Amino acid sequence: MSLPGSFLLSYYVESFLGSPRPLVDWSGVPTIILVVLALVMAATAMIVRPGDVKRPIRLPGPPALPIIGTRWLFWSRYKLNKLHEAYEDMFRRYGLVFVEVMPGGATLVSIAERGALEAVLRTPSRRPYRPPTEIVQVYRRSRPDRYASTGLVNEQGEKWHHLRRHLTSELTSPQTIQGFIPQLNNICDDFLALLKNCRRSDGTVLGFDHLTNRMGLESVCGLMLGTRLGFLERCMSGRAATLAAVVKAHFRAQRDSYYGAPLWKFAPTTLYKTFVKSEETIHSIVSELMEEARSRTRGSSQDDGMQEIFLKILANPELDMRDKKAAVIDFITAGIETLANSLVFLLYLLSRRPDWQQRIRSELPSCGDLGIEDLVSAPSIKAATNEAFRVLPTVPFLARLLEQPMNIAGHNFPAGTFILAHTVTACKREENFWRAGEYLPERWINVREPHAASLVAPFGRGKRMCPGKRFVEMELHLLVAKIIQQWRVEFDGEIDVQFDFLLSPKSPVSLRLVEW
Ligand code: HEM
Repeated sequence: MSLPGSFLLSYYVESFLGSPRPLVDWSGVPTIILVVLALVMAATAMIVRPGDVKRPIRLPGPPALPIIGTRWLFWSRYKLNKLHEAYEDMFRRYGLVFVEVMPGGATLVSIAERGALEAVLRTPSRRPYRPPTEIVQVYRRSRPDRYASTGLVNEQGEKWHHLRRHLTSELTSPQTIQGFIPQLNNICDDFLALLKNCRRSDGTVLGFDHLTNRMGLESVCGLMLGTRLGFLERCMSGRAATLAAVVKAHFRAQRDSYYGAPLWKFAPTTLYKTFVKSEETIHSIVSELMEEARSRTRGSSQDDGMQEIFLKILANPELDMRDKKAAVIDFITAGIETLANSLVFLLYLLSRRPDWQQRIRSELPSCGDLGIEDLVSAPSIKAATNEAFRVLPTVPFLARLLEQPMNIAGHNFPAGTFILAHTVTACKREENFWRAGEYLPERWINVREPHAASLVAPFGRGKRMCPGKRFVEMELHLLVAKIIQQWRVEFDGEIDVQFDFLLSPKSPVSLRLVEW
C-alpha cells in the first residue's frame, strides 16, 4: 500500500476504535489534511524526481522527497528498531558528514568525523540547546495542571538552567554519591541474591535483562526517593512490573514519534495514545511512590545518604511542586533502562574476556562489602567499563542545535542547525582507536595510539552532560565487582542489539554465571 494510503487507513482504524482524543478536537481537520497531503504527495511525486529536491545545505545525503524529506527511508529501507545499523549504512554510502531532510524541510546533519565531533561537542556553551522530544513537549504543555515546564530533559535556555541548578547539585556531588555506597552495597547484595534464586543448576539465568531492569528500578528509585521499594524481592509487585513495562513503552513511543510518520501531530494516533498512557501511568506510580517515601521518611530516624537527594529537592523553595514531581519522573525514566542496558552490555562484552575477569577478581578482596578504596584499587573494572562504553554504549549519538554559525569539516553551517553527533561510529574507526573493532580493556591501562579518548562520551558532553554519571559509574563498578567476586560470566553467541530510543539488548537475554 502507498504511504498516504497507510496514513489514512491508520487514522480511520483508530477513529473507528473510538477512544477519547487527548489533543484539541480537530473534528474533520485530520481528514482534510491527510487528503490534501496525499494529493500533494501523489502529484509532486509524479512531477519531481527525488534528486530535484533542493537541499538547504549542500552536502551528500539520501535523496529527499517533497514534504516528507528523507524520512521515507525509515518507513521503507530501514527498520526503526535497527536505526543504529541504518546510520552505519548511511555513513558508508554518504561519508562521515551527511545531511537528512526532515518533514517540512529542516535539515539534520549527522557527523562521525573526529574533528567535526570535537568541534561540536567541545564548543563551550552556558546553555547548550539539545533539541527537545516534541511528543513530550506537546503532551506536557497540554497538562499545565501536572507540569509547570517540559522538564529538565526537554527544557532550554534560562528555564533549563534554573531546573539544572536546583535539581542536580546533590546528584553530581561526589560526597553525596559516595555517602550512598553502604545502601548501594545492600542493593547489589539483594540483586545477587535474586540472581542466585533464578540461576539454574548450570548457572544459566534466563531473562537476565528483566532482572537488571528491576535492579535499575530499585537503585534509581532508591537514589531519587531516598528509600528502598522492594523491586528486588523475589516476587515483584504488579506495580513494579507495570513501571518497568511503561518505561519501555515510553522510550519506544518517543523513538517512533521522532522517526516514524509525524501523523500524531495532526490526530490522536495509536502512537500518541500509547505515549500519553505511558506518561500518565509513570506519573501516577511515581506520585504514589513519592507519597510513600515521604511518609516513610517522616516516620523514620534513618539519617543516611539515601534521603539526602529526595529531601533536598522536596524542601527547595525555588522549585514548583509540579517541577519536583516531573524531575523525579525524568530522573527515574532516564536512569532505569540506561543503567540496566549498560550492565547487560558490559557483562556480555566481559564474557568474551575470561582472562580480564580473572584479572578483576585478583584485584578484589574475596568477599564482604566493598568501599570506594576497593574500587579504586581495582583499575581493571574501570578499564572494562570504559571499553564497554566505547564499543557498545546505550546512547549511540548526542543531539545539539548549533548556537552560532560553525565551519565543520569544510562546510559552513548556520546557527540553529540540528546536529547528530555519532560518537559510537567514530569510536569504531581504525583512525581513532587501535584495533577499534575489538573489546580490549587493556587499552585504558596501557594506551596504544591511535586513542581518541575524547570521543568516548557515553554520558554526553558539557553542561548538559548526564547528571547521573557519577552514580552510574559507582554502581556499575560495584555490580561488576560483586558479580565477578562470585562468578565467571559466560554468554553464547552474539547479543542482538535493537534501537528503542536507546540501544537495548533484544529481550530475553540469557547468560551463565558459573562458580569459580
Ligand atoms: C548508564 C546509565 C546512563 C547513561 C549512559 C546516560 C546517558 C545520558 C546522556 C548521553 C545524556 C545526554 C547528555 C548530553 O546531551 O550531553 C543524559 C542526560 C540525562 N540523564 Fe542520563 N544516563 C544514564 C543514567 C542516568 C541516571 C541514573 C539518571 C538519574 C538519576 C540520569 C538522568 C539524566 C538527566 C536528567 C539528563 C538530562 C540532563 C540535562 O538535559 O540537563 N541518567 N544521560
